[in-house]
Amino acid sequence: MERVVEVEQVSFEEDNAEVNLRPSSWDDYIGQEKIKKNLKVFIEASKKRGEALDHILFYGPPGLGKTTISYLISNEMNSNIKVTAGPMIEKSGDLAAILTNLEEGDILFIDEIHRLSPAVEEILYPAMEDYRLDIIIGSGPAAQTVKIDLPRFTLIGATTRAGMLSNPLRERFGMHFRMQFYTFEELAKIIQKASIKLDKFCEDNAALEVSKRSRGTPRVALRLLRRVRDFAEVENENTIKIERCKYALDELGVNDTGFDEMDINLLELLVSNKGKPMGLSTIAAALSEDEGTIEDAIEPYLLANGYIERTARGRVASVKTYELFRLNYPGSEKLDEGTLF
Ligand SMILES: Nc1ncnc2c1ncn2[C@@H]1O[C@H](COP(=O)(O)OP(=O)(O)OP(=O)(O)O)[C@@H](O)[C@H]1O
Ligand SMILES: [Mg+2]
Repeated sequence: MERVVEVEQVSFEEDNAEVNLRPSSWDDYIGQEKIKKNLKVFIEASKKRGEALDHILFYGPPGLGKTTISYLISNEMNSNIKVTAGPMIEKSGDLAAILTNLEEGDILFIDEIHRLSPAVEEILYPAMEDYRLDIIIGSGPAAQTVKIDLPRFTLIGATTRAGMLSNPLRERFGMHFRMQFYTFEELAKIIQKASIKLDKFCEDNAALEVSKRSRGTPRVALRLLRRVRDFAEVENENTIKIERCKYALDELGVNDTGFDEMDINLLELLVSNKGKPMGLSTIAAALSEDEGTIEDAIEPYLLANGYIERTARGRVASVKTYELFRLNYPGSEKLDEGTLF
C-alpha cells in the first residue's frame, strides 16, 4: 500500500530533494537535545586529545535523522566520511578493502548495520577494538593469519533494528544513541527552516499544522511540506498559510489525528480483538505487511505515544485508543459505539 506519510522507501527524486534540505550545521539540526549535548562533549574531548572519536551506534525508527547527524559529526570532526551500507558489503574482502583504504581519523558510516553477514562482522570486531585486520590466508592446517594494522578510525553504525544486532557487535560501540520522535514544536522549526530553503515563508500555525500530521518524523514533515509547497506554488502564493496547508493535506488524505492509514488499520485490528493480546505474526498476516515494517516503522510511534502496549503475549490497544475510536475499554460497560473513521 502506498503511504502518503511513507517514511522508508525514498525514491531517487525525493532522495535528492531530501539531501538538499539536510541540515549542514549543528544549529540547523533541531531536537535530539540530549544526544547533541553528549556528542558535543565527546567530540570536544577527542579533538583535545587528538584522537579518533569512539565508535557510535545510532538506532531508532526511519527518518529521525541518523544519517544526517552522522554527516554533522564528520563536519564537526573535520574528517572524511566514507558511506556504505550493510547489504552492500557482501564478502569479508569487501570490508577489508574499505578498512585498509581509510586514513587516520576517518569516519566509516555503515547504514543498516544489522544486515552485515556474520563473516563480515567477524572482520569488524578486531578492527573496531584494536584497529587491526586479521586476514586468514589459505585453508586447512596450512592456513595462516596475517595481521594488518589499521589507522585509528571511527565507525558510525545506524540501524532501525537494534534488536537484530549481535551482542559482540553492539558491545564494541562506545556510544549508543536512541533517536527520539520529535515534538510538534521541533518539527515546526524544521519545517520553517526548510521552507526558506524552498523560497517560501511558512507561517507559524501552518508549520504547526503540518508538524501535527507528521508522526513525529522530520522526513515525513519535509515530504508533506514539499507537497504543500506545490499547492501554494500553483496558486502563486509565496507564503504558506494554514488554509492552504489544511486543504493540501486533506487532498493528500493525511489524517488530522496525525495517524496514517496503516496506523489506523493496526489500531482498528487491535481494538477488534477486544482486549486480547495479538501476536506480531497474526498482525502482519492480517495487515498483509511484513513483521519488520510493523516493528520498525509503524509500531514505535504508536508505542511512544501510548496507543498500544506490548505484553508478553502480544500487542493490545490502550485505553487511549478505545477513547480515540469512542469505544468503551473492554471490561467496562458498553454505553455507546461508533468509530471515528
Ligand atoms: N534533527 C533534524 N533537524 C532538521 N532536519 C532533520 C533532522 N533530522 C532529520 N532531518 C531531515 O529529515 C531527513 C531524514 O533524515 P535521515 O535521512 O537522517 O534519517 P535516518 O534516521 O537516517 O532514516 P533511515 O533510517 O531511513 O536511514 C533528512 O534529510 C533531514 O533533512
Ligand atoms: Mg539513514
